[in-house]
Amino acid sequence: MLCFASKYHLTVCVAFLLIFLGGVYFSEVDRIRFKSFFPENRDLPKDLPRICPENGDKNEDQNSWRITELIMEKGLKYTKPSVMKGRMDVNPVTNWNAPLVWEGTFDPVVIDSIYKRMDPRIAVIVFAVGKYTRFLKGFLESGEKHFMVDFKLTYYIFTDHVDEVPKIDQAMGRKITILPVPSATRWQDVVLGRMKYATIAIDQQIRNQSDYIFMMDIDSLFHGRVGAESLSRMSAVLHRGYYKDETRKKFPYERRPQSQAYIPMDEGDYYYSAAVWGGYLEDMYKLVRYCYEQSEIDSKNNIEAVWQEESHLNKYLLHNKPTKVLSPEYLWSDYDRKPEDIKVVRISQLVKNYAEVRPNGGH
Ligand SMILES: CC(=O)N[C@H]1[C@@H](OP(=O)(O)OP(=O)(O)OC[C@H]2O[C@@H](n3ccc(=O)[nH]c3=O)[C@H](O)[C@@H]2O)O[C@H](CO)[C@H](O)[C@@H]1O
Ligand SMILES: [Mn+2]
Repeated sequence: MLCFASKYHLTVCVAFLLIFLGGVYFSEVDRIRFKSFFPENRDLPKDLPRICPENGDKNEDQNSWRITELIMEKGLKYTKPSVMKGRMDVNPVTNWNAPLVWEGTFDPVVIDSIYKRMDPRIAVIVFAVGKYTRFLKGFLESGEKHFMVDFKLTYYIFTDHVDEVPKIDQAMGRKITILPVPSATRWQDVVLGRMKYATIAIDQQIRNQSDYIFMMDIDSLFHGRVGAESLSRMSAVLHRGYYKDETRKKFPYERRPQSQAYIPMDEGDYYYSAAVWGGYLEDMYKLVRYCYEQSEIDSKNNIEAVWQEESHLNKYLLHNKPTKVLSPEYLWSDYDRKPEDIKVVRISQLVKNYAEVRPNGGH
């Protein structure tokens, strides 16, 4: 992301950001109060920024967060891994040979040792628009207990109710940045708007501050460890509702050819959830922007994909395979009983009254 980083560019960017972010600063919270941050009709830049090549023109230190060499600290003590034993009840690998992450497929001691050396800066993008601000406290407080503990992490909270963002205790290196967005009259506009506003914010700000991005729903709680095992160039979570399906028949992909998100009945690997996804900043930027642009094309053609950005995300990941697939442990739901193969619920979607919490009701 620092492809273009000459000292001049960096100085200009830093100066611009300092002026821009100069609102009111509370001890542990950046509160950005410029209502003009997201002018309604702001155009997106015409060209995608160049994706940094693995060994681009940056020096080693700037690339240190990337997953290249898996170096573990010397003398670390941990349980010996077995070739013969492991999870036998679930498949821990995809057919493109990417890890499929379940409890029991990684050792937190080993994986933390490897990734903490890289010291990545992690951004979490969440939206809390309208009545969804009620979910912030639980999400943030449980996140501080379980999510990327001991890593540098910034929650970027996009909200129309800046004053309803709670103050919470955070460890060193972790903070909250608030970005104002307009209110909405349709929940569909919020879920799709996430793609537009995240694209703009990555361009304007987050690109200079983070190495990884997670996009997440706010109506969830962390119940167990979500750590370095979830990091990769592009990580996507299996939707809890369809992971056991042996055929593609029931996958709720967009099935209308008129939509950009269309997937024919005989194509597809898995059905991924849009409530948790993450990866390298530039890869995430490309995908978030893709979802936004595809939904704009749909809108011009008077169609909205059946599951909004989730449909576009699934279309993209069919042709651009994720480098890690996370089991439904990474997004379960309080609506559903925990089956035998889900050994740990790491994040769970809360039960909510859709009709009450959404501006235009809902399912
Ligand atoms: C678990 C899961 O698969 N979740 C997906 C699912 O529905 P969900 O039922 O989980 O959608 P939802 O109501 O949680 O909306 C998604 C997210 O948008 C934000 N929000 C939404 C409405 C609103 O008025 N204010 C607000 O802030 C908030 O962060 C929320 O968590 O389908 C949505 C698209 O249809 C998204 O793809 C969700 O990621
Ligand atoms: Mn949700």
